[in-house]
Amino acid sequence: MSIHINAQKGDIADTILLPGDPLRAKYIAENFLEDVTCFNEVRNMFGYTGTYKGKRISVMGTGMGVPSISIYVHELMEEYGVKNLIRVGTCGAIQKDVEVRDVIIAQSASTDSFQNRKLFGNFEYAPTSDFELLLASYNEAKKKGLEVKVGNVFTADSFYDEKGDVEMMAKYGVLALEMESAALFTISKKFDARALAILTVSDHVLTGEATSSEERQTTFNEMIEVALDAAVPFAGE
Ligand SMILES: O=P(O)(O)O[C@H]1O[C@H](CO)[C@@H](O)[C@H]1O
Ligand SMILES: O=c1cc[nH]c(=O)[nH]1
Repeated sequence: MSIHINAQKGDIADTILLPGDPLRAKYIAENFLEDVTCFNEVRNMFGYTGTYKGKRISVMGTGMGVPSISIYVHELMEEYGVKNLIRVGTCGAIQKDVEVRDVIIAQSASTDSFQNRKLFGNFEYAPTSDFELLLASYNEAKKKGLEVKVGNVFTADSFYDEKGDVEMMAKYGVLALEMESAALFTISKKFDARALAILTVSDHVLTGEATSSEERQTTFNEMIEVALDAAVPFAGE
């Protein structure tokens, strides 16, 4: 049992999918996993373990933002020995050629998070995803005929950004905005674990276009299948 997760050691698989929204974790458990048990209800941050194609896989919400995901992934790795962590989230596109409903695989995550500044001081650390998980998910997407974009995303501390640095980030090739991946990548390296983020574009920051909740669900399902099929070879390693 850890401070924020009410599970026993062994209740959580070594491989986990991490949506921001705990109800999305419930949706994934109910629609994609078999033989499911719920391992966490503390703060309604639901976590489940089940099987997918015969492999034991968990799914748990992380909440929104760097402080929230940092608490959960730290405890998942330190207390429960989780080794493969795949964030499955939504993001806002900031490039003209990235469209609503596109799926993005995050190779790296720039950030304005003070957490990383505090850690690295004057050095600019580059939070990077695990190459083998990235390659596996890219290949799974291709196999399913799904076009994905791979690149740098921006993990913002603010959802409502009054300063508006979006144009500068877009100029330097950042694909989209979200709020957790930089922390996931940074903390996972410390624990020698693999981490990746696969993101569905839910809205376009430049044009204001947004998906309906029904559309989000369909695209989201494709992203989940990519994440689960990419995770299978790593699960129970
Ligand atoms: O859909 P999730 O995974 O929560 O991700 C995105 O959505 C939230 C903001 O609405 C932030 O958590 C952001 O990273
Ligand atoms: O963090 C997020 C998620 C979706 N769209 C945004 O603009 N930001």
